[in-house]
Amino acid sequence: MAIVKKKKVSTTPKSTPKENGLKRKLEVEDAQEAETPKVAKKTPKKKPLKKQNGTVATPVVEVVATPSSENGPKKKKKKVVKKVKLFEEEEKAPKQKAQLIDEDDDEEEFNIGNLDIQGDDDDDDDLRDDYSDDDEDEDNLPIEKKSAALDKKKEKMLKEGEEELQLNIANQEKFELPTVEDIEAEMKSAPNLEIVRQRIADVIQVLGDFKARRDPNKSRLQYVEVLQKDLCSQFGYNEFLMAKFMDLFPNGAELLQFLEANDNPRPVTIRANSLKVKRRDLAKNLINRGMNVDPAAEWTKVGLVVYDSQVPVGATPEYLAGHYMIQGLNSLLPVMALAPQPGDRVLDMCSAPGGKTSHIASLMKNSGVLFANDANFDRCRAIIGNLHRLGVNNTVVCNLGGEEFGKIRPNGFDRILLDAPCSGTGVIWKDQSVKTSKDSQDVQRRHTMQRQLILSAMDALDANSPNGGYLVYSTCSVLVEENEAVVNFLLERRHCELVPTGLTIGVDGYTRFRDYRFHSSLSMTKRYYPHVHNIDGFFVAKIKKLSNAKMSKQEVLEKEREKQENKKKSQAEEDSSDDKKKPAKKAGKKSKEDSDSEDDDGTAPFKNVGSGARANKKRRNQKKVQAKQDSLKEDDGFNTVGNIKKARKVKEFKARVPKRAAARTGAKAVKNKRKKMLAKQQ
Ligand SMILES: C[S@@+](CC[C@H](N)C(=O)[O-])C[C@H]1O[C@@H](n2cnc3c(N)ncnc32)[C@H](O)[C@@H]1O
Repeated sequence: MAIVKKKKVSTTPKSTPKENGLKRKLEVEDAQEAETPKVAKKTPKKKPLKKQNGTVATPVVEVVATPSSENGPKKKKKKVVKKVKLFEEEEKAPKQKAQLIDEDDDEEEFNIGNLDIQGDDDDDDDLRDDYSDDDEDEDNLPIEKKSAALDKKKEKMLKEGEEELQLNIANQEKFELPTVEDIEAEMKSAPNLEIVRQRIADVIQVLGDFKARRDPNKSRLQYVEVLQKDLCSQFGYNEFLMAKFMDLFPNGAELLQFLEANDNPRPVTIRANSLKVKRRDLAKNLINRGMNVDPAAEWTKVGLVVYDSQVPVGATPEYLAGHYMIQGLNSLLPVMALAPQPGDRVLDMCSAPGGKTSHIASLMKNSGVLFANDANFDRCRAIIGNLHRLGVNNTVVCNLGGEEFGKIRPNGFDRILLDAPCSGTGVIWKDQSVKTSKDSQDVQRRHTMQRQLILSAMDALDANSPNGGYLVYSTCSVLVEENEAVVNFLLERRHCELVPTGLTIGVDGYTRFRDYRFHSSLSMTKRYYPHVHNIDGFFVAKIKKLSNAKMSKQEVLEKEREKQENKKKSQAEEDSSDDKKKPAKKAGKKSKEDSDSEDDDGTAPFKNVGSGARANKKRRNQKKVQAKQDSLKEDDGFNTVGNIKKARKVKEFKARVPKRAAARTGAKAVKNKRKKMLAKQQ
C-alpha cells in the first residue's frame, strides 16, 4: 500500500529567516494606500498582526518559504506561507520547527534552504503504522485513511497523557516536605536549582489541593514557608518582596508567571511624535531603514512595536529628528487617561526624562501651557533635551519638589499628571536590584512621599476649570501601598472623586486587599501586569476635584470615623460569613494558626503569609480575650483560676483606695499637711 506523504510538516530554521530566503511580513496601518515599502514588496500576502484581548502582540513573523532547487518537491514547486512564533527556546534549539500548512495534497518531503521540514519522524511512523494496520479500509480515500489514523493517534495520546497524569499523582503523593531549617542549610551551600524548581512545583500542587495532597503532620504555613524560601532562591528575591508578591498572586501558577515575566524584557516600543510625523509615515520610513515594526496594540494610535532592527533604535535619523520617543507602552496609558486638551494649563509634576511630558504636549498640539517639573536637577536636563528634539514649545521646565505646588500655585491647573516616584516593582526586568533592595521601610517612605505629592497635586488643581479639574495618578509599582492606598488617602482628605480612566485595557484596582478596606470607587482604577498585558507593571487612577475648598478638620475626623465604622462592619460581616462557613465545611480545629485550614478551595494557597494571616490571628486572639473577659464577668464563684483572683484584687484595691486619697500620700499633700499643722500650732 502506498504511504500517503504527510501534508503537515514541521520546519526548523537554523539561521535567521533572511538567510533562509524567508522574509518577515510587515503590516503597517493603511499600508495598502501607501507606497509599498521595499521589504513589504517581497511578501505575497498581508495579514493583520495577531492581538490578544488588546494586549501587546507577541512578535509573530510570517515566513514565506520557497523550496530550494536541490531539495524541493519533485512534482510542483509551491510557495508555502506560515506564521512562526518566535519563542526563545525555539531559537536556542539546534533545529527550529515550524508547522507548515499546505493545502496541496501532492506535497512531499522537501527542504527549504536550512529549514528541515521533513516533519516529526515519530509522527510519520505512527501514521505509517496506523495505515499498514488498516486493511479493511483499502477502498477509503487517502484523506479518510489519514483522518482515521489521526483519530487513532489522538486516542493514543490521550491514553498516554492519562497514564502520565496518574504517574504524576502517584509521585506527588510521595512528595516529602523538607523543614525550613533544611532549606536554609541547603541555601548555605549552592542549592541545586533543578531540585528547588521541582519542589516549587510540588508544593504549589499540594497547596492547590491541600486536603487531598498534604502530609497530615505538616501545616499549610509550613508548606508556604518552604515555598517562599524556594521562590526566593530560585528567582533571587528577598523574603519581604516575595511575601508581597505572594499576597498579590495567591494562585501559584500565576505567581510563577509573574516572576518569570519579571526576568524577561518587554517588547521594544516607540511612540510616533504626532507634532512631527504620522505613525503610518514613520513606520514606512523605519521599514525602509531595515527596522521591523508594527502597530503596537489596538488601543493606541501612536505606539509601534519594534521586532528587530538592523540599526540602533535610539540612533536613527528619524530618532534624532524627533519623529519618535522610545517608550514603554504602559507610559502611554496615564497620558491617555489625562486627555489634555489644546489650550489647557497642565502640570506634569514628576516629569523627567520627559516621555509623558512630550506626549502631553503633542495632544495639546503645542498650545496652552505645560509645566514639566522634576525635583532632580540633572534629570531636568534630560527633559530639556527631549523636548527640544521632539519640537515641543509650549513647556516650562522647572526644578521644584512637587510638594511645593499646592502652596505656590493653588488651584492653578486644569489637569495634572502625577507619575509618582515609586519602588519600581512593575519594572523589575529593567532593574533587577529591586529584587533585593526593597524592604518595608522603603515602601513606607515611598508611601509617605506619594501621599504628600498627591495632596499637593490636588491642591494645585482648579476645581472650577471649565473642562478640567482632573488629576491622573500613576506608578510603575504593583504594590497596593503605593497605589490604591495612596488614592484612598486622598479621597479621605480632599473634596474629590474617582472617575473612569477611559482606558480599555487593564484589570480593576482593589477595593479590599488583605487588611486594607478602600472606597468602593477604587475599582475604577486600573492595574497592569507584565504576565497579563505584556507591558510593564503599572497603575493608573483618574480623580476629579469637586471643590477648591479644603476639608475642615471636623470633616476629616468625620471621614475617619466613617472609615472605622465601615471597617468594623465589613470585619463583622467577614467574621459572620466565616462562622457560617465553618460548620458547613466541618472546619474543626482552626489552629496551628489557620494552618490546617479546611476552607481550602485551592484558590488562595498563600493566605497564611503576611499581614492578612497576622490580622486574622490577631482578630481571633481578640475574640478569645473578649470571651475570657465575658466569662470573668459571668463568674459564678466556682471559677477559681489565678488570674480571676488577680483581676478582683486590682478592682478591690482601686475601690478601697480612691485616687484623691492616694494623692494625699504624695509629697505635695504631705507638704500641705505640714503647712496646715504649723499654721494650727501658731
Ligand atoms: C517615575 S519617574 C517619572 C517618569 C516620567 N514621568 C516620564 O514618563 O518620563 C519619577 C520622577 O520623580 C522625580 N521625583 C522624585 N521625587 C520628587 C519630588 N518630591 N517632586 C518632584 N519630582 C520628584 C524623580 O526625579 C523622577 O524623575
